Amino acid sequence: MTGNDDSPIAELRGATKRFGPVVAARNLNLTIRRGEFLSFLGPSGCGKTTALRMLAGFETPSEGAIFLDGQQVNDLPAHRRPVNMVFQHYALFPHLTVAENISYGLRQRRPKPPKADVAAAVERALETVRLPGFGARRIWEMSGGQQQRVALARAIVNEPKLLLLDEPMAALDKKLRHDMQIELQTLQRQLGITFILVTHDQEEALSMSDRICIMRDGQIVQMGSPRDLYDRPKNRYVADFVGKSNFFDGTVESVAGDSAKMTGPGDVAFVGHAGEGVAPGQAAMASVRPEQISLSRGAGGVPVTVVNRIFLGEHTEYLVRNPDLGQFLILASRQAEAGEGNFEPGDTGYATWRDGAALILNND
Ligand SMILES: Nc1ncnc2c1ncn2[C@@H]1O[C@H](COP(=O)(O)OP(=O)(O)OP(=O)(O)O)[C@@H](O)[C@H]1O
Repeated sequence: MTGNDDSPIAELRGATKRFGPVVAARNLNLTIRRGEFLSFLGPSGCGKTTALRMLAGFETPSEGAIFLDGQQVNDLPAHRRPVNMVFQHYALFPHLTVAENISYGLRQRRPKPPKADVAAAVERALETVRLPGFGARRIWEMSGGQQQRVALARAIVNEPKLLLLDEPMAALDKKLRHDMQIELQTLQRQLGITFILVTHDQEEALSMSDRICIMRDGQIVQMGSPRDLYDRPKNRYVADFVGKSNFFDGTVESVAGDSAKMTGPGDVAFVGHAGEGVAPGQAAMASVRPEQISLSRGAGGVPVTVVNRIFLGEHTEYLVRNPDLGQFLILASRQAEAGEGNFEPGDTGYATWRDGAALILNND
């Protein structure tokens, strides 16, 4: 395999996958950069796993092409691709030791590599996943998190150029999941391998990825850095999927450059960046992030009644209600609360946001 540092490590070109009448992936076009951490994010059934399996070689595209390191690999079987995949259920062999599991792939190679080389590679992989000296253990003697790391060690031992991770943390409890997320990210930087993660957990995608590919019904909706997607979602679907937001129905009054003004219920005005396809006179949706809204006692803004309050440590989340706008969320920092004092359920106040804080989006 060849390829310099600027050339993409992998590409999907017009890749479509049909299973009978089902189109699991539709005309996917995507370039994956060398050394990046990319996530496929979307709800169940949107085609994330299918995209990953086409890269791995477990599925052949019905149309289009897959390139790895500049080579068209549509017909190259999975075991001959410079790719490894870690599954949700780690698929370890329970009757083998940790070392036997990790070295399995290496021992299948022909000509067989020398035993000492295999043992050294296994120990290096175990050190990388912070399980040094665990080689002789049986799989059932390992905790869920340790098994997950063995699966990772098995995937990195043959130094793939591309590591594909299919919801590898789904079976772990929340705390362990969080620890593993940090470990995975550190590992990725340390190894310099390109990682592609499939997840339906937006927090996981936001915290770990350099870029996120948002999918829906087998198609790519938007691709960008976590910040791009959070600040500039192209439609409601993306705004809803990435981070929390409040949505208000309305009609677009005017569009000037990339900014739009929308009038919502009760004639409340929303001004901000216009998403794709927003035009004057159209029905639209304003998205305002909870942290963009302030809650105060002084007059001015939208009058609200506090419905519920959730203490989140550094922040407090208020669910408030306005007769026209309905219920929406406000996230108040500790600092803001120090100024205004705590609001209790039943208290009244005013919600304000600055011009530009809203995103005016089409209803897709
Ligand atoms: N082997 C198959 N045969 C028939 N249909 C399939 C097959 N694999 C996937 N599909 C269908 O293709 C669509 C996309 O599936 P895919 O597994 O890629 O989604 P996903 O986004 O990974 O979902 P999940 O998060 O639930 O794993 C679904 O409608 C699924 O039922």
